[in-house]
Amino acid sequence: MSPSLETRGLTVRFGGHVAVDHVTCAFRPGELTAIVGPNGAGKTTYFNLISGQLRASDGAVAIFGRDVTRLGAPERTRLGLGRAFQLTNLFPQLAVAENVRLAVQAHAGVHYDMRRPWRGRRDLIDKAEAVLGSVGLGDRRGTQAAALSHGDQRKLEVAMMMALEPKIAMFDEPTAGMSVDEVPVVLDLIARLKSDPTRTILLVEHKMDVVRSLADRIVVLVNGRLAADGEPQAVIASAVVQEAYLGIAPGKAA
Ligand SMILES: Nc1ncnc2c1ncn2[C@@H]1O[C@H](COP(=O)(O)OP(=O)(O)OP(=O)(O)O)[C@@H](O)[C@H]1O
Repeated sequence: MSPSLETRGLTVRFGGHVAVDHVTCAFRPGELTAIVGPNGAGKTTYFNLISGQLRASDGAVAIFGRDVTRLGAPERTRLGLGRAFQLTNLFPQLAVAENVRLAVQAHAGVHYDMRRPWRGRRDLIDKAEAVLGSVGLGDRRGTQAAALSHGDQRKLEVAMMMALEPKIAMFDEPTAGMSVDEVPVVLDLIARLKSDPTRTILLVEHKMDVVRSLADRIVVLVNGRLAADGEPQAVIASAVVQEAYLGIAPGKAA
Protein backbone atom coordinates (compact mmCIF):
# COMPACT_ATOMS: atom_id res chain seq x y z
CA MET A 1 0.00 0.00 0.00
CA SER A 2 1.37 3.42 -0.83
CA PRO A 3 2.26 5.67 2.09
CA SER A 4 -0.22 8.21 3.42
CA LEU A 5 2.58 10.21 4.97
CA GLU A 6 6.26 10.42 4.16
CA THR A 7 9.23 12.37 5.40
CA ARG A 8 12.36 12.45 3.28
CA GLY A 9 15.61 13.68 4.75
CA LEU A 10 13.55 15.85 7.07
CA THR A 11 15.81 18.19 9.00
CA VAL A 12 15.50 21.23 11.22
CA ARG A 13 18.28 23.25 12.79
CA PHE A 14 17.96 25.66 15.68
CA GLY A 15 21.14 27.70 15.44
CA GLY A 16 23.89 25.10 15.48
CA HIS A 17 21.67 22.39 16.98
CA VAL A 18 20.17 19.81 14.61
CA ALA A 19 16.95 18.82 16.41
CA VAL A 20 15.66 16.56 13.59
CA ASP A 21 18.40 15.15 11.44
CA HIS A 22 17.62 13.72 7.98
CA VAL A 23 14.68 11.55 9.03
CA THR A 24 13.33 9.45 6.17
CA CYS A 25 10.26 7.44 7.07
CA ALA A 26 6.98 6.34 5.45
CA PHE A 27 3.69 5.68 7.24
CA ARG A 28 0.81 3.66 5.82
CA PRO A 29 -2.96 3.42 6.30
CA GLY A 30 -4.04 0.90 8.93
CA GLU A 31 -0.81 1.32 10.85
CA LEU A 32 -0.25 2.83 14.29
CA THR A 33 3.35 3.91 14.74
CA ALA A 34 4.69 4.88 18.14
CA ILE A 35 7.57 7.35 18.07
CA VAL A 36 9.76 6.91 21.10
CA GLY A 37 13.09 8.16 22.32
CA PRO A 38 14.72 9.89 25.25
CA ASN A 39 13.84 13.44 26.33
CA GLY A 40 15.03 15.98 23.80
CA ALA A 41 15.36 13.34 21.04
CA GLY A 42 13.30 15.46 18.63
CA LYS A 43 9.94 13.65 18.74
CA THR A 44 7.74 16.72 19.23
CA THR A 45 9.85 18.69 16.78
CA TYR A 46 9.37 15.90 14.20
CA PHE A 47 5.60 16.16 14.81
CA ASN A 48 5.77 19.95 14.41
CA LEU A 49 7.53 19.53 11.06
CA ILE A 50 4.92 17.02 9.86
CA SER A 51 1.91 19.09 10.94
CA GLY A 52 3.34 22.33 9.58
CA GLN A 53 3.78 24.13 12.90
CA LEU A 54 7.44 24.33 12.05
CA ARG A 55 9.20 24.75 8.70
CA ALA A 56 11.93 22.33 7.71
CA SER A 57 15.50 23.52 7.15
CA ASP A 58 15.93 20.63 4.71
CA GLY A 59 14.08 17.65 3.32
CA ALA A 60 10.42 17.12 2.50
CA VAL A 61 7.04 16.05 3.87
CA ALA A 62 4.43 14.41 1.63
CA ILE A 63 0.78 13.68 2.42
CA PHE A 64 -0.86 11.12 0.11
CA GLY A 65 1.98 11.65 -2.33
CA ARG A 66 1.64 15.42 -2.41
CA ASP A 67 4.63 17.50 -1.36
CA VAL A 68 3.40 19.72 1.48
CA THR A 69 6.78 20.98 2.68
CA ARG A 70 5.90 24.55 1.78
CA LEU A 71 2.28 24.41 2.90
CA GLY A 72 1.07 25.70 6.26
CA ALA A 73 -0.75 23.76 8.97
CA PRO A 74 -4.31 24.62 7.78
CA GLU A 75 -3.62 23.29 4.27
CA ARG A 76 -2.17 20.09 5.71
CA THR A 77 -5.30 19.74 7.86
CA ARG A 78 -7.43 20.04 4.74
CA LEU A 79 -5.44 17.20 3.17
CA GLY A 80 -6.44 14.91 6.04
CA LEU A 81 -3.92 15.50 8.79
CA GLY A 82 -5.24 15.87 12.33
CA ARG A 83 -3.25 16.55 15.44
CA ALA A 84 -4.39 16.43 19.03
CA PHE A 85 -2.43 19.15 20.73
CA GLN A 86 -1.95 19.27 24.39
CA LEU A 87 -5.07 21.28 25.20
CA THR A 88 -4.52 24.03 22.67
CA ASN A 89 -7.27 22.72 20.37
CA LEU A 90 -9.96 23.53 22.90
CA PHE A 91 -12.05 26.67 23.21
CA PRO A 92 -11.79 27.06 26.99
CA GLN A 93 -14.66 29.55 27.38
CA LEU A 94 -17.14 27.37 25.49
CA ALA A 95 -19.14 24.47 26.86
CA VAL A 96 -18.05 20.89 26.15
CA ALA A 97 -20.95 20.38 23.71
CA GLU A 98 -20.11 23.62 21.86
CA ASN A 99 -16.51 22.50 21.40
CA VAL A 100 -17.58 19.19 19.87
CA ARG A 101 -20.23 20.92 17.80
CA LEU A 102 -17.63 23.25 16.27
CA ALA A 103 -15.45 20.29 15.33
CA VAL A 104 -18.42 18.46 13.79
CA GLN A 105 -19.40 21.61 11.88
CA ALA A 106 -15.84 22.15 10.70
CA HIS A 107 -15.71 18.61 9.35
CA ALA A 108 -19.09 18.98 7.64
CA GLY A 109 -17.95 22.31 6.18
CA VAL A 110 -21.04 24.03 7.61
CA HIS A 111 -20.58 27.63 8.54
CA TYR A 112 -22.79 29.48 10.94
CA ASP A 113 -25.92 30.52 9.13
CA MET A 114 -28.79 32.43 10.79
CA ARG A 115 -31.27 31.02 8.29
CA ARG A 116 -30.21 27.47 8.85
CA PRO A 117 -29.56 27.03 12.55
CA TRP A 118 -27.64 24.15 13.99
CA ARG A 119 -30.90 22.85 15.50
CA GLY A 120 -32.06 22.05 11.97
CA ARG A 121 -29.15 19.71 11.28
CA ARG A 122 -30.27 16.51 12.97
CA ASP A 123 -27.42 14.54 11.39
CA LEU A 124 -24.80 16.86 12.86
CA ILE A 125 -26.47 16.96 16.28
CA ASP A 126 -26.57 13.16 16.33
CA LYS A 127 -22.92 12.94 15.39
CA ALA A 128 -21.89 15.44 18.10
CA GLU A 129 -23.94 13.51 20.66
CA ALA A 130 -22.41 10.20 19.59
CA VAL A 131 -18.89 11.61 19.86
CA LEU A 132 -19.63 13.11 23.28
CA GLY A 133 -21.08 9.83 24.48
CA SER A 134 -18.17 7.78 23.16
CA VAL A 135 -15.67 9.74 25.26
CA GLY A 136 -17.93 9.55 28.31
CA LEU A 137 -18.52 13.29 28.51
CA GLY A 138 -22.27 13.22 27.89
CA ASP A 139 -23.04 14.37 31.41
CA ARG A 140 -20.54 17.23 31.17
CA ARG A 141 -22.01 18.73 28.01
CA GLY A 142 -22.91 22.05 29.67
CA THR A 143 -19.61 22.46 31.50
CA GLN A 144 -17.15 25.08 30.31
CA ALA A 145 -14.10 23.34 28.82
CA ALA A 146 -11.82 25.38 31.11
CA ALA A 147 -13.60 23.97 34.17
CA LEU A 148 -13.01 20.31 33.25
CA SER A 149 -10.40 18.20 34.99
CA HIS A 150 -7.17 17.72 33.07
CA GLY A 151 -8.19 14.16 32.15
CA ASP A 152 -11.59 15.28 30.87
CA GLN A 153 -9.94 18.01 28.81
CA ARG A 154 -7.77 15.39 27.15
CA LYS A 155 -10.88 13.29 26.45
CA LEU A 156 -12.58 16.33 24.92
CA GLU A 157 -9.52 16.92 22.78
CA VAL A 158 -9.70 13.34 21.49
CA ALA A 159 -13.46 13.75 20.93
CA MET A 160 -12.80 16.79 18.73
CA MET A 161 -10.16 14.86 16.86
CA MET A 162 -12.69 12.05 16.26
CA ALA A 163 -15.29 14.54 15.01
CA LEU A 164 -12.81 15.81 12.43
CA GLU A 165 -12.22 12.25 11.15
CA PRO A 166 -8.63 12.81 10.06
CA LYS A 167 -7.08 10.25 7.73
CA ILE A 168 -3.76 10.78 9.49
CA ALA A 169 -4.14 11.24 13.25
CA MET A 170 -1.25 12.42 15.41
CA PHE A 171 -1.19 12.18 19.20
CA ASP A 172 1.55 13.72 21.31
CA GLU A 173 1.57 11.97 24.69
CA PRO A 174 -2.23 11.64 24.86
CA THR A 175 -2.21 10.25 28.40
CA ALA A 176 0.23 12.77 29.88
CA GLY A 177 -0.92 14.09 33.24
CA MET A 178 -3.86 11.68 33.45
CA SER A 179 -4.75 9.69 36.51
CA VAL A 180 -4.39 5.91 36.25
CA ASP A 181 -8.15 5.33 35.93
CA GLU A 182 -8.50 7.90 33.12
CA VAL A 183 -5.83 6.36 30.89
CA PRO A 184 -7.87 3.35 29.61
CA VAL A 185 -10.64 5.61 28.25
CA VAL A 186 -8.22 7.48 26.01
CA LEU A 187 -6.42 4.30 24.96
CA ASP A 188 -9.76 2.77 24.04
CA LEU A 189 -10.60 5.81 21.91
CA ILE A 190 -7.30 5.60 20.06
CA ALA A 191 -7.86 1.86 19.56
CA ARG A 192 -11.27 2.69 18.08
CA LEU A 193 -9.72 5.22 15.69
CA LYS A 194 -7.23 2.54 14.77
CA SER A 195 -9.97 0.07 13.87
CA ASP A 196 -10.51 2.02 10.63
CA PRO A 197 -8.06 0.39 8.18
CA THR A 198 -7.84 3.56 6.09
CA ARG A 199 -6.46 5.60 8.98
CA THR A 200 -2.80 6.23 9.77
CA ILE A 201 -1.95 6.97 13.40
CA LEU A 202 1.24 8.43 14.85
CA LEU A 203 1.76 8.49 18.56
CA VAL A 204 4.53 10.06 20.60
CA GLU A 205 4.59 8.20 23.87
CA HIS A 206 6.94 7.69 26.79
CA LYS A 207 4.97 4.98 28.54
CA MET A 208 6.15 1.65 27.15
CA ASP A 209 3.04 -0.20 28.33
CA VAL A 210 0.90 2.19 26.26
CA VAL A 211 3.22 1.71 23.28
CA ARG A 212 3.05 -2.05 23.65
CA SER A 213 -0.73 -2.13 23.82
CA LEU A 214 -1.32 0.04 20.74
CA ALA A 215 1.62 0.10 18.36
CA ASP A 216 2.03 -1.97 15.19
CA ARG A 217 5.41 -0.42 14.70
CA ILE A 218 7.95 1.57 16.69
CA VAL A 219 10.24 4.28 15.39
CA VAL A 220 13.05 5.35 17.70
CA LEU A 221 14.59 8.81 17.53
CA VAL A 222 17.86 9.51 19.29
CA ASN A 223 19.58 12.89 18.95
CA GLY A 224 17.20 13.79 16.12
CA ARG A 225 18.13 10.73 14.08
CA LEU A 226 16.12 7.66 13.23
CA ALA A 227 17.84 5.02 15.35
CA ALA A 228 15.47 2.05 14.92
CA ASP A 229 12.28 1.23 13.06
CA GLY A 230 10.34 -2.00 13.11
CA GLU A 231 7.99 -4.42 14.76
CA PRO A 232 7.44 -3.54 18.49
CA GLN A 233 8.88 -6.64 20.16
CA ALA A 234 12.09 -6.54 18.18
CA VAL A 235 12.56 -2.78 18.61
CA ILE A 236 11.88 -2.88 22.36
CA ALA A 237 14.40 -5.69 22.75
CA SER A 238 16.98 -3.93 20.60
CA ALA A 239 20.16 -2.50 22.03
CA VAL A 240 19.29 0.98 20.83
CA VAL A 241 16.10 1.14 22.90
CA GLN A 242 17.65 -0.49 25.93
CA GLU A 243 20.47 2.04 25.73
CA ALA A 244 18.26 5.02 24.95
CA TYR A 245 16.05 4.35 27.98
CA LEU A 246 18.68 3.10 30.34
CA GLY A 247 18.87 5.45 33.28
CA ILE A 248 16.13 7.69 31.85
CA ALA A 249 13.05 5.60 32.44
CA PRO A 250 14.23 2.56 34.35
CA GLY A 251 11.60 -0.12 34.36
CA LYS A 252 9.49 1.53 31.67
CA ALA A 253 11.33 -0.15 28.83
CA ALA A 254 11.45 -3.51 30.52
N1 LIG B 1 11.90 26.24 18.92
C1 LIG B 1 13.04 25.73 19.37
N2 LIG B 1 14.16 26.47 19.43
C2 LIG B 1 15.34 25.94 19.86
N3 LIG B 1 15.50 24.66 20.22
C3 LIG B 1 14.42 23.87 20.18
C4 LIG B 1 13.13 24.35 19.75
N4 LIG B 1 12.25 23.31 19.80
C5 LIG B 1 12.93 22.25 20.24
N5 LIG B 1 14.24 22.57 20.47
C6 LIG B 1 15.28 21.65 20.90
O1 LIG B 1 15.26 20.54 20.02
C7 LIG B 1 15.52 19.33 20.74
C8 LIG B 1 14.40 18.36 20.55
O2 LIG B 1 13.26 18.78 21.31
P1 LIG B 1 11.88 17.99 21.29
O3 LIG B 1 10.94 18.74 22.19
O4 LIG B 1 11.45 17.77 19.91
O5 LIG B 1 12.27 16.61 21.96
P2 LIG B 1 11.32 15.44 22.43
O6 LIG B 1 11.91 14.18 21.94
O7 LIG B 1 9.91 15.73 22.05
O8 LIG B 1 11.48 15.55 24.00
P3 LIG B 1 10.45 15.19 25.20
O9 LIG B 1 10.35 13.71 25.22
O10 LIG B 1 11.16 15.74 26.39
O11 LIG B 1 9.17 15.88 24.91
C9 LIG B 1 15.76 19.75 22.19
O12 LIG B 1 17.14 19.87 22.40
C10 LIG B 1 15.05 21.06 22.29
O13 LIG B 1 15.64 21.86 23.28
